[in-house]
Amino acid sequence: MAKKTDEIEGINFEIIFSGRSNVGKSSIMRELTGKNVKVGKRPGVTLKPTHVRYSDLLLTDLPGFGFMSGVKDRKQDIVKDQIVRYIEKNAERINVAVLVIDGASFLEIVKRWEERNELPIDIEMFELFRELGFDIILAVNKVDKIKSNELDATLDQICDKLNMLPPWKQWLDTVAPISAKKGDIKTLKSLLRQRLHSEKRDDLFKYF
Ligand SMILES: Nc1nc2c(ncn2[C@@H]2O[C@H](COP(=O)(O)OP(=O)(O)OP(=O)(O)O)[C@@H](O)[C@H]2O)c(=O)[nH]1
Ligand SMILES: [Mg+2]
Repeated sequence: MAKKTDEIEGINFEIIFSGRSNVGKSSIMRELTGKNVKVGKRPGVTLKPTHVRYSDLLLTDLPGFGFMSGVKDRKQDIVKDQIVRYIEKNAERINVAVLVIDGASFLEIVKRWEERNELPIDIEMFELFRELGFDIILAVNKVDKIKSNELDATLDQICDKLNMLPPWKQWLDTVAPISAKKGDIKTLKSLLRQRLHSEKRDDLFKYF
Protein backbone atom coordinates (compact mmCIF):
# COMPACT_ATOMS: atom_id res chain seq x y z
CA MET A 1 0.00 0.00 0.00
CA ALA A 2 1.06 3.56 -0.64
CA LYS A 3 1.94 5.61 2.44
CA LYS A 4 -0.24 8.34 3.87
CA THR A 5 2.09 10.39 6.00
CA ASP A 6 2.53 14.10 6.25
CA GLU A 7 5.97 14.27 7.79
CA ILE A 8 8.55 12.60 5.62
CA GLU A 9 12.29 12.99 6.20
CA GLY A 10 15.25 12.81 3.88
CA ILE A 11 13.57 13.65 0.60
CA ASN A 12 15.67 15.38 -2.06
CA PHE A 13 13.37 15.03 -5.03
CA GLU A 14 9.61 15.31 -5.03
CA ILE A 15 7.22 14.99 -7.93
CA ILE A 16 3.60 15.97 -7.30
CA PHE A 17 0.56 14.92 -9.31
CA SER A 18 -2.17 17.49 -9.15
CA GLY A 19 -5.35 18.33 -11.00
CA ARG A 20 -9.10 18.32 -10.90
CA SER A 21 -10.94 15.34 -9.35
CA ASN A 22 -11.36 12.25 -11.50
CA VAL A 23 -8.83 13.20 -14.20
CA GLY A 24 -6.78 10.07 -13.47
CA LYS A 25 -3.98 11.20 -11.12
CA SER A 26 -4.08 8.03 -9.06
CA SER A 27 -4.35 5.85 -12.17
CA ILE A 28 -1.16 7.46 -13.46
CA MET A 29 0.61 6.87 -10.12
CA ARG A 30 -0.49 3.26 -10.20
CA GLU A 31 0.67 2.80 -13.79
CA LEU A 32 3.96 4.52 -13.06
CA THR A 33 4.82 2.67 -9.86
CA GLY A 34 2.85 -0.55 -10.03
CA LYS A 35 1.72 0.20 -6.46
CA ASN A 36 -1.79 -0.34 -5.29
CA VAL A 37 -2.87 3.31 -5.31
CA LYS A 38 -6.61 3.63 -4.85
CA VAL A 39 -8.50 4.77 -7.96
CA GLY A 40 -12.23 5.14 -8.51
CA LYS A 41 -15.07 5.91 -10.85
CA ARG A 42 -16.36 8.90 -8.93
CA PRO A 43 -14.53 12.16 -8.24
CA GLY A 44 -13.14 12.55 -4.73
CA VAL A 45 -11.44 9.20 -4.22
CA THR A 46 -8.12 10.54 -2.95
CA LEU A 47 -8.76 12.73 0.08
CA LYS A 48 -5.21 13.01 1.49
CA PRO A 49 -1.79 13.33 -0.13
CA THR A 50 -0.65 9.77 -0.85
CA HIS A 51 3.02 8.97 -1.25
CA VAL A 52 5.19 6.43 -2.95
CA ARG A 53 8.81 6.65 -1.92
CA TYR A 54 11.93 5.33 -3.64
CA SER A 55 15.15 6.16 -1.85
CA ASP A 56 15.13 9.99 -1.56
CA LEU A 57 12.56 10.38 -4.34
CA LEU A 58 8.96 11.03 -3.34
CA LEU A 59 5.98 10.76 -5.66
CA THR A 60 2.91 12.46 -4.26
CA ASP A 61 -0.63 11.87 -5.47
CA LEU A 62 -2.74 14.81 -4.34
CA PRO A 63 -6.49 14.93 -3.84
CA GLY A 64 -8.34 16.50 -6.74
CA PHE A 65 -9.65 20.02 -6.92
CA GLY A 66 -13.25 20.73 -7.68
CA PHE A 67 -16.40 18.66 -7.70
CA MET A 68 -16.43 15.44 -5.70
CA SER A 69 -19.49 13.27 -5.64
CA GLY A 70 -21.03 12.77 -2.22
CA VAL A 71 -18.72 15.35 -0.68
CA LYS A 72 -20.15 18.60 0.69
CA ASP A 73 -19.06 21.99 -0.73
CA ARG A 74 -17.45 22.95 2.56
CA LYS A 75 -15.41 19.77 2.60
CA GLN A 76 -14.31 20.50 -0.98
CA ASP A 77 -13.02 23.89 0.15
CA ILE A 78 -11.19 22.26 3.05
CA VAL A 79 -9.58 19.78 0.66
CA LYS A 80 -8.56 22.60 -1.68
CA ASP A 81 -6.99 24.52 1.22
CA GLN A 82 -5.15 21.35 2.26
CA ILE A 83 -3.74 20.91 -1.22
CA VAL A 84 -2.55 24.48 -1.47
CA ARG A 85 -1.10 24.27 2.04
CA TYR A 86 0.70 21.02 1.19
CA ILE A 87 2.14 22.56 -1.97
CA GLU A 88 3.25 25.78 -0.28
CA LYS A 89 4.68 24.02 2.75
CA ASN A 90 6.75 21.65 0.65
CA ALA A 91 7.48 24.02 -2.23
CA GLU A 92 11.20 24.00 -1.53
CA ARG A 93 11.61 20.29 -2.03
CA ILE A 94 9.11 19.94 -4.91
CA ASN A 95 11.04 19.81 -8.17
CA VAL A 96 8.39 18.76 -10.63
CA ALA A 97 4.65 19.39 -10.71
CA VAL A 98 2.65 17.19 -13.04
CA LEU A 99 -0.62 18.94 -13.76
CA VAL A 100 -3.04 16.27 -14.91
CA ILE A 101 -6.05 17.17 -17.03
CA ASP A 102 -8.75 15.12 -18.70
CA GLY A 103 -8.00 15.85 -22.35
CA ALA A 104 -11.49 14.82 -23.40
CA SER A 105 -13.36 17.29 -21.17
CA PHE A 106 -10.88 20.08 -20.43
CA LEU A 107 -11.98 22.49 -23.17
CA GLU A 108 -15.65 22.06 -22.35
CA ILE A 109 -15.08 22.67 -18.64
CA VAL A 110 -12.90 25.71 -19.29
CA LYS A 111 -15.62 27.12 -21.53
CA ARG A 112 -18.19 26.72 -18.74
CA TRP A 113 -16.01 28.57 -16.24
CA GLU A 114 -15.24 31.32 -18.71
CA GLU A 115 -18.94 31.81 -19.38
CA ARG A 116 -19.33 32.49 -15.67
CA ASN A 117 -16.39 34.90 -15.86
CA GLU A 118 -14.35 32.71 -13.56
CA LEU A 119 -10.75 31.63 -13.90
CA PRO A 120 -10.80 27.85 -14.45
CA ILE A 121 -9.21 26.09 -11.52
CA ASP A 122 -6.75 24.17 -13.72
CA ILE A 123 -5.44 27.42 -15.13
CA GLU A 124 -5.23 28.93 -11.62
CA MET A 125 -3.14 25.94 -10.53
CA PHE A 126 -0.90 26.13 -13.56
CA GLU A 127 -0.19 29.76 -12.69
CA LEU A 128 0.45 28.88 -9.03
CA PHE A 129 3.00 26.25 -10.09
CA ARG A 130 4.68 28.77 -12.37
CA GLU A 131 4.87 31.33 -9.55
CA LEU A 132 6.38 28.75 -7.20
CA GLY A 133 9.03 28.00 -9.83
CA PHE A 134 8.12 24.34 -10.31
CA ASP A 135 9.16 22.54 -13.42
CA ILE A 136 5.72 21.79 -14.88
CA ILE A 137 4.65 18.81 -16.94
CA LEU A 138 1.16 18.89 -18.41
CA ALA A 139 -0.18 15.34 -18.54
CA VAL A 140 -3.12 15.30 -20.93
CA ASN A 141 -4.80 12.09 -19.83
CA LYS A 142 -7.69 10.07 -21.31
CA VAL A 143 -6.59 10.70 -24.90
CA ASP A 144 -8.19 7.32 -25.70
CA LYS A 145 -11.49 9.24 -25.51
CA ILE A 146 -10.45 11.72 -28.19
CA LYS A 147 -10.88 10.83 -31.87
CA SER A 148 -7.45 10.43 -33.37
CA ASN A 149 -8.15 12.89 -36.18
CA GLU A 150 -9.08 15.53 -33.57
CA LEU A 151 -6.18 14.98 -31.23
CA ASP A 152 -3.75 17.56 -32.61
CA ALA A 153 -6.37 20.30 -32.80
CA THR A 154 -7.53 19.52 -29.25
CA LEU A 155 -3.98 19.64 -27.92
CA ASP A 156 -3.38 22.95 -29.74
CA GLN A 157 -6.43 24.48 -28.07
CA ILE A 158 -5.47 23.13 -24.66
CA CYS A 159 -2.02 24.72 -24.98
CA ASP A 160 -3.59 27.98 -26.04
CA LYS A 161 -5.75 28.05 -22.89
CA LEU A 162 -2.65 27.60 -20.75
CA ASN A 163 -0.75 30.40 -22.48
CA MET A 164 1.50 28.10 -24.45
CA LEU A 165 1.51 29.27 -28.03
CA PRO A 166 0.26 26.51 -30.38
CA PRO A 167 1.06 24.26 -32.16
CA TRP A 168 1.34 21.92 -29.20
CA LYS A 169 4.30 20.18 -30.80
CA GLN A 170 6.38 23.20 -29.83
CA TRP A 171 5.82 22.07 -26.24
CA LEU A 172 6.99 18.47 -26.39
CA ASP A 173 9.17 19.18 -23.35
CA THR A 174 6.07 20.05 -21.33
CA VAL A 175 3.04 18.30 -22.79
CA ALA A 176 2.54 14.55 -22.44
CA PRO A 177 -0.59 13.10 -24.09
CA ILE A 178 -1.29 9.81 -22.31
CA SER A 179 -3.86 7.20 -21.48
CA ALA A 180 -3.34 5.74 -18.02
CA LYS A 181 -6.22 3.38 -18.52
CA LYS A 182 -4.67 1.87 -21.64
CA GLY A 183 -1.29 1.72 -19.92
CA ASP A 184 0.13 4.21 -22.38
CA ILE A 185 2.14 6.70 -20.34
CA LYS A 186 5.47 6.54 -22.18
CA THR A 187 5.55 10.25 -23.10
CA LEU A 188 5.13 11.13 -19.42
CA LYS A 189 7.79 8.67 -18.31
CA SER A 190 10.22 10.10 -20.78
CA LEU A 191 9.61 13.69 -19.59
CA LEU A 192 10.05 12.60 -15.97
CA ARG A 193 13.33 10.92 -16.85
CA GLN A 194 14.44 14.04 -18.66
CA ARG A 195 13.85 15.99 -15.41
CA LEU A 196 15.74 13.44 -13.32
CA HIS A 197 18.58 13.53 -15.82
CA SER A 198 18.87 17.31 -15.76
CA GLU A 199 19.13 17.09 -11.94
CA LYS A 200 21.92 14.51 -12.42
CA ARG A 201 19.73 11.82 -10.90
CA ASP A 202 19.95 9.09 -13.54
CA ASP A 203 20.35 6.72 -10.57
CA LEU A 204 16.59 7.06 -10.05
CA PHE A 205 15.72 5.82 -13.57
CA LYS A 206 15.50 2.27 -12.29
CA TYR A 207 12.32 3.07 -10.41
CA PHE A 208 10.37 3.92 -13.53
N1 LIG B 1 -10.96 6.50 -20.52
C1 LIG B 1 -10.03 6.67 -19.59
N2 LIG B 1 -10.36 6.64 -18.29
C2 LIG B 1 -9.37 6.82 -17.38
C3 LIG B 1 -8.02 7.07 -17.75
N3 LIG B 1 -7.29 7.23 -16.63
C4 LIG B 1 -8.13 7.08 -15.59
N4 LIG B 1 -9.40 6.84 -16.03
C5 LIG B 1 -10.60 6.61 -15.22
O1 LIG B 1 -10.95 7.82 -14.55
C6 LIG B 1 -11.53 7.52 -13.27
C7 LIG B 1 -10.81 8.31 -12.18
O2 LIG B 1 -9.48 7.82 -12.02
P1 LIG B 1 -8.59 8.17 -10.74
O3 LIG B 1 -7.22 7.74 -11.07
O4 LIG B 1 -9.21 7.65 -9.50
O5 LIG B 1 -8.69 9.77 -10.76
P2 LIG B 1 -8.09 10.84 -9.71
O6 LIG B 1 -7.67 12.02 -10.50
O7 LIG B 1 -7.07 10.22 -8.84
O8 LIG B 1 -9.41 11.21 -8.88
P3 LIG B 1 -9.51 11.86 -7.38
O9 LIG B 1 -8.68 11.05 -6.46
O10 LIG B 1 -10.96 11.77 -7.10
O11 LIG B 1 -9.05 13.27 -7.51
C8 LIG B 1 -11.43 6.01 -13.10
O12 LIG B 1 -12.69 5.45 -13.47
C9 LIG B 1 -10.36 5.61 -14.09
O13 LIG B 1 -10.50 4.28 -14.56
C10 LIG B 1 -7.70 7.09 -19.15
O14 LIG B 1 -6.58 7.28 -19.58
N5 LIG B 1 -8.75 6.90 -20.01
MG1 LIG C 1 -7.02 10.01 -6.81
